[in-house]
Amino acid sequence: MWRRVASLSSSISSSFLAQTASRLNTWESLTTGIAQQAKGVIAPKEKTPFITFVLGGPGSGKGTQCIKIVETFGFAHLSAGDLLRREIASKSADGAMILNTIKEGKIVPSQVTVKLIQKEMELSDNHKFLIDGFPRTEENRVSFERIIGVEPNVVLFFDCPEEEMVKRVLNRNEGRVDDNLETIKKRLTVFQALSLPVINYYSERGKLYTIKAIGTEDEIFEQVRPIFAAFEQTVG
Ligand SMILES: Nc1ncnc2c1ncn2[C@@H]1O[C@H](COP(=O)(O)OP(=O)(O)OP(=O)(O)O)[C@@H](O)[C@H]1O
Ligand SMILES: Nc1ccn([C@H]2C[C@H](O)[C@@H](COP(=O)(O)O)O2)c(=O)n1
Ligand SMILES: [Mg+2]
Repeated sequence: MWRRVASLSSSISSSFLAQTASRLNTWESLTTGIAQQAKGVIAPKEKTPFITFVLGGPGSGKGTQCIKIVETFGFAHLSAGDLLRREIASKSADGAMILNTIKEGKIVPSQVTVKLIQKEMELSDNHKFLIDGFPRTEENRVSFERIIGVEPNVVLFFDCPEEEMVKRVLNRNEGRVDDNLETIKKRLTVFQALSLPVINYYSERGKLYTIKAIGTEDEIFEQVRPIFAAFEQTVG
Protein backbone atom coordinates (compact mmCIF):
# COMPACT_ATOMS: atom_id res chain seq x y z
CA MET A 1 0.00 0.00 0.00
CA TRP A 2 1.29 3.47 -0.87
CA ARG A 3 0.91 5.67 2.15
CA ARG A 4 2.66 8.82 3.11
CA VAL A 5 2.74 10.50 6.47
CA ALA A 6 2.21 14.21 6.30
CA SER A 7 3.04 16.34 9.28
CA LEU A 8 1.00 19.46 8.76
CA SER A 9 1.33 22.48 10.97
CA SER A 10 -1.58 24.85 11.49
CA SER A 11 0.31 27.60 9.68
CA ILE A 12 0.23 25.75 6.35
CA SER A 13 -1.80 27.61 3.75
CA SER A 14 -5.08 26.26 2.44
CA SER A 15 -3.70 26.07 -1.09
CA PHE A 16 -0.84 23.91 0.15
CA LEU A 17 -3.35 21.73 1.97
CA ALA A 18 -5.47 21.47 -1.17
CA GLN A 19 -2.40 20.48 -3.19
CA THR A 20 -1.40 17.92 -0.57
CA ALA A 21 -4.88 16.46 -0.47
CA SER A 22 -4.92 16.26 -4.24
CA ARG A 23 -1.55 14.50 -4.25
CA LEU A 24 -2.66 12.05 -1.60
CA ASN A 25 -5.82 11.37 -3.59
CA THR A 26 -3.74 10.62 -6.67
CA TRP A 27 -1.46 8.43 -4.62
CA GLU A 28 -4.40 6.58 -3.17
CA SER A 29 -6.25 6.12 -6.43
CA LEU A 30 -3.11 4.90 -8.16
CA THR A 31 -2.40 2.36 -5.52
CA THR A 32 -4.88 0.99 -3.07
CA GLY A 33 -8.18 2.20 -4.41
CA ILE A 34 -9.30 2.23 -0.79
CA ALA A 35 -12.38 4.34 -1.30
CA GLN A 36 -13.57 2.25 -4.21
CA GLN A 37 -12.72 -0.95 -2.39
CA ALA A 38 -14.86 0.08 0.57
CA LYS A 39 -17.77 0.63 -1.78
CA GLY A 40 -16.95 -2.59 -3.66
CA VAL A 41 -16.77 -0.64 -6.95
CA ILE A 42 -13.41 -1.68 -8.38
CA ALA A 43 -10.66 -4.06 -7.40
CA PRO A 44 -7.80 -2.48 -5.44
CA LYS A 45 -4.34 -2.07 -6.94
CA GLU A 46 -2.37 -4.01 -4.39
CA LYS A 47 1.07 -3.84 -5.92
CA THR A 48 3.52 -1.02 -5.38
CA PRO A 49 3.88 0.99 -8.59
CA PHE A 50 7.19 0.68 -10.41
CA ILE A 51 8.02 3.68 -12.53
CA THR A 52 10.62 3.87 -15.30
CA PHE A 53 11.39 7.12 -17.10
CA VAL A 54 12.70 6.57 -20.64
CA LEU A 55 14.93 9.38 -21.82
CA GLY A 56 17.11 10.14 -24.84
CA GLY A 57 17.32 12.54 -27.74
CA PRO A 58 14.85 12.63 -30.63
CA GLY A 59 15.17 9.45 -32.66
CA SER A 60 17.39 7.71 -30.11
CA GLY A 61 15.02 4.71 -30.16
CA LYS A 62 12.98 5.19 -26.97
CA GLY A 63 9.65 4.17 -28.48
CA THR A 64 11.17 1.22 -30.35
CA GLN A 65 12.76 -0.20 -27.20
CA CYS A 66 9.63 0.48 -25.11
CA ILE A 67 7.69 -1.87 -27.38
CA LYS A 68 10.23 -4.61 -26.63
CA ILE A 69 10.13 -3.93 -22.88
CA VAL A 70 6.33 -4.15 -22.94
CA GLU A 71 6.47 -7.46 -24.83
CA THR A 72 9.10 -8.97 -22.57
CA PHE A 73 8.36 -7.54 -19.16
CA GLY A 74 4.68 -6.56 -19.32
CA PHE A 75 4.93 -2.84 -18.60
CA ALA A 76 2.31 -0.26 -19.53
CA HIS A 77 3.81 2.15 -22.09
CA LEU A 78 2.91 5.81 -21.64
CA SER A 79 4.54 7.98 -24.32
CA ALA A 80 4.28 11.67 -23.43
CA GLY A 81 4.60 12.58 -27.13
CA ASP A 82 1.80 10.17 -28.10
CA LEU A 83 -0.47 11.56 -25.38
CA LEU A 84 0.17 15.10 -26.63
CA ARG A 85 -0.45 14.08 -30.26
CA ARG A 86 -3.71 12.47 -29.13
CA GLU A 87 -4.74 15.81 -27.61
CA ILE A 88 -4.03 17.52 -30.93
CA ALA A 89 -6.05 14.91 -32.83
CA SER A 90 -8.98 15.20 -30.42
CA LYS A 91 -9.05 18.98 -30.97
CA SER A 92 -9.08 19.58 -27.23
CA ALA A 93 -8.75 23.09 -25.77
CA ASP A 94 -4.97 22.70 -25.57
CA GLY A 95 -4.65 21.07 -29.00
CA ALA A 96 -3.62 24.14 -31.01
CA MET A 97 -1.09 25.26 -28.40
CA ILE A 98 0.41 21.74 -28.27
CA LEU A 99 0.65 21.54 -32.07
CA ASN A 100 2.49 24.87 -32.30
CA THR A 101 4.84 23.91 -29.50
CA ILE A 102 5.72 20.58 -31.12
CA LYS A 103 6.22 22.19 -34.55
CA GLU A 104 8.64 24.63 -32.91
CA GLY A 105 10.55 21.79 -31.26
CA LYS A 106 9.76 23.26 -27.85
CA ILE A 107 8.35 21.70 -24.66
CA VAL A 108 4.68 21.83 -23.72
CA PRO A 109 3.94 23.31 -20.25
CA SER A 110 4.45 20.61 -17.64
CA GLN A 111 1.04 20.85 -16.07
CA VAL A 112 -0.60 19.83 -19.35
CA THR A 113 1.67 16.83 -19.89
CA VAL A 114 1.64 15.63 -16.29
CA LYS A 115 -2.16 15.73 -16.18
CA LEU A 116 -2.30 13.51 -19.28
CA ILE A 117 0.19 11.06 -17.74
CA GLN A 118 -1.69 11.11 -14.44
CA LYS A 119 -4.96 10.23 -16.17
CA GLU A 120 -3.37 7.29 -18.01
CA MET A 121 -1.79 5.98 -14.82
CA GLU A 122 -5.09 6.16 -12.98
CA LEU A 123 -6.89 4.33 -15.78
CA SER A 124 -4.29 1.57 -16.03
CA ASP A 125 -4.67 -1.83 -14.38
CA ASN A 126 -0.91 -2.24 -14.55
CA HIS A 127 1.46 -1.23 -11.75
CA LYS A 128 4.58 -1.15 -13.96
CA PHE A 129 4.88 2.03 -16.02
CA LEU A 130 7.28 3.03 -18.77
CA ILE A 131 6.99 6.78 -19.11
CA ASP A 132 8.59 7.52 -22.48
CA GLY A 133 9.95 10.98 -23.37
CA PHE A 134 9.38 12.37 -19.91
CA PRO A 135 10.67 14.32 -18.00
CA ARG A 136 12.28 16.42 -20.71
CA THR A 137 12.99 19.41 -18.47
CA GLU A 138 13.60 20.17 -14.81
CA GLU A 139 10.16 21.76 -14.80
CA ASN A 140 8.68 18.44 -16.07
CA ARG A 141 10.52 16.54 -13.36
CA VAL A 142 9.47 18.79 -10.48
CA SER A 143 5.90 19.00 -11.74
CA PHE A 144 5.61 15.19 -11.86
CA GLU A 145 6.93 14.89 -8.31
CA ARG A 146 4.55 17.60 -7.11
CA ILE A 147 1.41 16.35 -8.86
CA ILE A 148 1.94 12.58 -8.78
CA GLY A 149 4.01 12.62 -5.59
CA VAL A 150 6.41 9.86 -6.56
CA GLU A 151 9.91 9.43 -7.96
CA PRO A 152 11.00 6.93 -10.61
CA ASN A 153 12.56 3.62 -9.64
CA VAL A 154 14.64 3.44 -12.83
CA VAL A 155 15.69 6.00 -15.45
CA LEU A 156 16.86 4.71 -18.83
CA PHE A 157 18.94 6.95 -21.06
CA PHE A 158 19.35 6.01 -24.72
CA ASP A 159 22.63 7.63 -25.61
CA CYS A 160 22.88 8.07 -29.38
CA PRO A 161 25.13 10.24 -31.59
CA GLU A 162 23.34 13.26 -33.08
CA GLU A 163 24.14 12.26 -36.65
CA GLU A 164 22.42 8.89 -36.15
CA MET A 165 19.39 10.50 -34.46
CA VAL A 166 18.93 12.92 -37.35
CA LYS A 167 19.20 10.10 -39.88
CA ARG A 168 16.61 7.99 -38.04
CA VAL A 169 14.13 10.85 -37.59
CA LEU A 170 14.35 11.87 -41.24
CA ASN A 171 13.72 8.24 -42.27
CA ARG A 172 10.89 7.65 -39.80
CA ASN A 173 8.12 8.32 -42.27
CA GLU A 174 5.22 8.39 -39.80
CA GLY A 175 3.92 11.78 -40.91
CA ARG A 176 5.00 13.58 -37.74
CA VAL A 177 4.99 17.39 -37.99
CA ASP A 178 8.34 17.54 -36.21
CA ASP A 179 10.19 15.05 -38.42
CA ASN A 180 11.92 17.63 -40.59
CA LEU A 181 15.45 19.04 -40.51
CA GLU A 182 14.46 22.49 -39.22
CA THR A 183 12.52 21.12 -36.23
CA ILE A 184 14.99 18.35 -35.43
CA LYS A 185 17.77 20.92 -35.09
CA LYS A 186 15.67 22.83 -32.56
CA ARG A 187 14.79 19.64 -30.71
CA LEU A 188 18.45 18.72 -30.43
CA THR A 189 19.24 22.15 -28.97
CA VAL A 190 16.41 21.76 -26.45
CA PHE A 191 17.64 18.27 -25.59
CA GLN A 192 21.16 19.55 -24.86
CA ALA A 193 20.01 22.57 -22.88
CA LEU A 194 16.99 21.25 -20.97
CA SER A 195 16.99 17.44 -20.98
CA LEU A 196 20.64 16.67 -20.24
CA PRO A 197 20.42 18.38 -16.82
CA VAL A 198 17.55 16.03 -15.91
CA ILE A 199 19.66 13.05 -17.00
CA ASN A 200 22.55 14.31 -14.86
CA TYR A 201 20.18 14.77 -11.93
CA TYR A 202 19.22 11.09 -11.99
CA SER A 203 22.81 10.02 -12.58
CA GLU A 204 23.82 11.79 -9.37
CA ARG A 205 21.06 9.93 -7.53
CA GLY A 206 22.21 6.53 -8.79
CA LYS A 207 19.02 5.86 -10.77
CA LEU A 208 20.39 6.23 -14.29
CA TYR A 209 21.04 3.32 -16.66
CA THR A 210 22.79 4.44 -19.82
CA ILE A 211 22.29 2.40 -22.96
CA LYS A 212 24.59 2.79 -25.97
CA ALA A 213 21.83 3.26 -28.53
CA ILE A 214 23.81 2.22 -31.58
CA GLY A 215 23.50 -1.09 -33.38
CA THR A 216 20.47 -3.14 -34.31
CA GLU A 217 17.27 -2.89 -32.29
CA ASP A 218 17.90 -6.39 -30.91
CA GLU A 219 21.48 -5.60 -29.94
CA ILE A 220 20.30 -2.55 -28.05
CA PHE A 221 17.58 -4.52 -26.31
CA GLU A 222 20.23 -6.95 -25.02
CA GLN A 223 21.60 -4.02 -22.98
CA VAL A 224 18.10 -3.20 -21.71
CA ARG A 225 16.98 -6.73 -20.82
CA PRO A 226 19.28 -7.34 -17.81
CA ILE A 227 18.19 -4.08 -16.18
CA PHE A 228 14.56 -5.20 -15.98
CA ALA A 229 15.46 -8.86 -15.38
CA ALA A 230 17.27 -7.75 -12.23
CA PHE A 231 14.13 -6.04 -10.94
CA GLU A 232 11.66 -8.74 -12.02
CA GLN A 233 11.57 -10.64 -8.72
CA THR A 234 10.84 -7.55 -6.66
CA VAL A 235 8.51 -5.81 -9.10
CA GLY A 236 6.27 -8.74 -9.99
N1 LIG B 1 18.63 0.58 -33.52
C1 LIG B 1 18.04 1.18 -34.54
N2 LIG B 1 18.66 1.24 -35.73
C2 LIG B 1 18.10 1.88 -36.79
N3 LIG B 1 16.90 2.50 -36.73
C3 LIG B 1 16.25 2.47 -35.56
C4 LIG B 1 16.78 1.83 -34.39
N4 LIG B 1 15.92 1.98 -33.39
C5 LIG B 1 14.90 2.70 -33.88
N5 LIG B 1 15.08 2.98 -35.16
C6 LIG B 1 14.19 3.75 -36.05
O1 LIG B 1 14.48 5.12 -35.80
C7 LIG B 1 13.30 5.90 -35.79
C8 LIG B 1 13.18 6.60 -34.45
O2 LIG B 1 12.97 5.62 -33.44
P1 LIG B 1 11.96 5.88 -32.26
O3 LIG B 1 10.70 6.42 -32.80
O4 LIG B 1 11.90 4.66 -31.43
O5 LIG B 1 12.76 7.03 -31.49
P2 LIG B 1 12.32 7.94 -30.26
O6 LIG B 1 13.47 8.02 -29.35
O7 LIG B 1 11.05 7.45 -29.70
O8 LIG B 1 12.14 9.34 -30.97
P3 LIG B 1 11.21 10.57 -30.58
O9 LIG B 1 11.76 11.19 -29.36
O10 LIG B 1 11.32 11.48 -31.76
O11 LIG B 1 9.82 10.03 -30.38
C9 LIG B 1 12.16 4.95 -36.09
O12 LIG B 1 11.86 5.00 -37.47
C10 LIG B 1 12.73 3.57 -35.72
O13 LIG B 1 12.16 2.53 -36.48
N1 LIG C 1 7.64 15.64 -21.90
C1 LIG C 1 7.34 16.04 -23.18
C2 LIG C 1 7.34 15.12 -24.21
C3 LIG C 1 7.07 15.55 -25.48
N2 LIG C 1 6.79 16.85 -25.70
C4 LIG C 1 6.52 17.36 -27.05
C5 LIG C 1 7.76 18.00 -27.62
C6 LIG C 1 8.39 16.88 -28.37
O1 LIG C 1 9.27 17.36 -29.36
C7 LIG C 1 7.15 16.22 -28.95
C8 LIG C 1 7.31 14.82 -29.41
O2 LIG C 1 7.66 13.96 -28.32
P1 LIG C 1 8.26 12.51 -28.62
O3 LIG C 1 7.23 11.73 -29.33
O4 LIG C 1 9.46 12.75 -29.45
O5 LIG C 1 8.62 11.90 -27.31
O6 LIG C 1 6.18 16.31 -27.92
C9 LIG C 1 6.77 17.74 -24.66
O7 LIG C 1 6.52 18.94 -24.85
N3 LIG C 1 7.04 17.31 -23.41
MG1 LIG D 1 9.16 8.34 -29.45
